[in-house]
Amino acid sequence: MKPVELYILSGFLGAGKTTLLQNILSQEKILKRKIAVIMNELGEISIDSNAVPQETPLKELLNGCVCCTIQGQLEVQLDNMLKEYELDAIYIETTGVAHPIEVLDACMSPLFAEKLSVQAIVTLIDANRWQDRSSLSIQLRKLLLEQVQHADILLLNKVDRLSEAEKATLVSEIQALNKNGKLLMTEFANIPLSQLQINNRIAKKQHEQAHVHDTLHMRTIVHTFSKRIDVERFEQFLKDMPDTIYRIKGYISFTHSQDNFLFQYSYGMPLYLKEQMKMKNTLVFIGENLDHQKLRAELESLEEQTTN
Ligand SMILES: Nc1nc2c(ncn2[C@@H]2O[C@H](COP(=O)(O)OP(=O)(O)OP(=O)(O)O)[C@@H](O)[C@H]2O)c(=O)[nH]1
Repeated sequence: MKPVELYILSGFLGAGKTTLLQNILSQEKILKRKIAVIMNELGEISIDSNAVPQETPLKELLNGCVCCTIQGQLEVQLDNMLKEYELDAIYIETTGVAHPIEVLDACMSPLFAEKLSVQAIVTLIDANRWQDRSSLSIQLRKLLLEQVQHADILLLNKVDRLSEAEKATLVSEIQALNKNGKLLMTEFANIPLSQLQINNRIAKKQHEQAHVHDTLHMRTIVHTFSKRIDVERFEQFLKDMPDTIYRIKGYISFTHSQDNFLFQYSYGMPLYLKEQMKMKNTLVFIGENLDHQKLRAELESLEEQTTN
């Protein structure tokens, strides 16, 4: 079955995420695609849920940020949605203080990562907020930069309030921080849906399928081993792999043991925990500028080098 497209809508508080979501949903309705939405809000009460039409499946994750305190809830809700509905796409509206990579991480559970196809991290930038960023605390400024740096698509929003000269300055500042991202200027986050679908345009050409993920800045690769792996070779693979792989998680089993392990790797630190349940040996990799084909070939060669 075709994987469900996943879009992460990121951007600082008030940047225009809900406005963008409304624009997207009205365009998706015309295309008659089956869409679901996950909305995350920091507070106890959902303010923006009225923006989603009643017929669209909506899960609200309140009272915390999916990138940290309520990561597990996002996993559960995504899993439920994938089981409950036959969808074309899921849009996640993050809180204004979410780190896009952490949200991506929270979405990519090894239990269902193969059923999802991450299409884009879309970051909205509030033009005035960007101009005033020096008034923010260091932490918030860092967050604002991260939201820009890790986006596949950057929408410089609220440009109705800018002069032509200001627009030019902001565009060059943002492009300097994220050279690969596609930058568009918007008013009320108004863009044609086709501008968000980076992968679809390429996926149409079947022979270019292998390169689909190459257009994404932050990439995820899902690999399922068909057999047990030699632990020493796996550890050597971890040592040799590029340091742009930030995160690996999933399940793995080794030739030296009958056990199945939950494997976590985060910024250089591997962790193995015995898993009681029998799980499929699927690992999810999250990293930047990864050579998809090379990584895949290395993982396959780990299997070839294993004798049982
Ligand atoms: N002038 C102007 N206002 C805009 C534009 N885009 C959005 N707004 C307004 O900005 C306010 C915030 O927009 P939202 O879409 O709610 O922003 P958000 O990112 O979802 O906000 P949070 O959920 O609080 O993080 C609303 O009043 C919008 O109408 C724009 O391009 N120009």
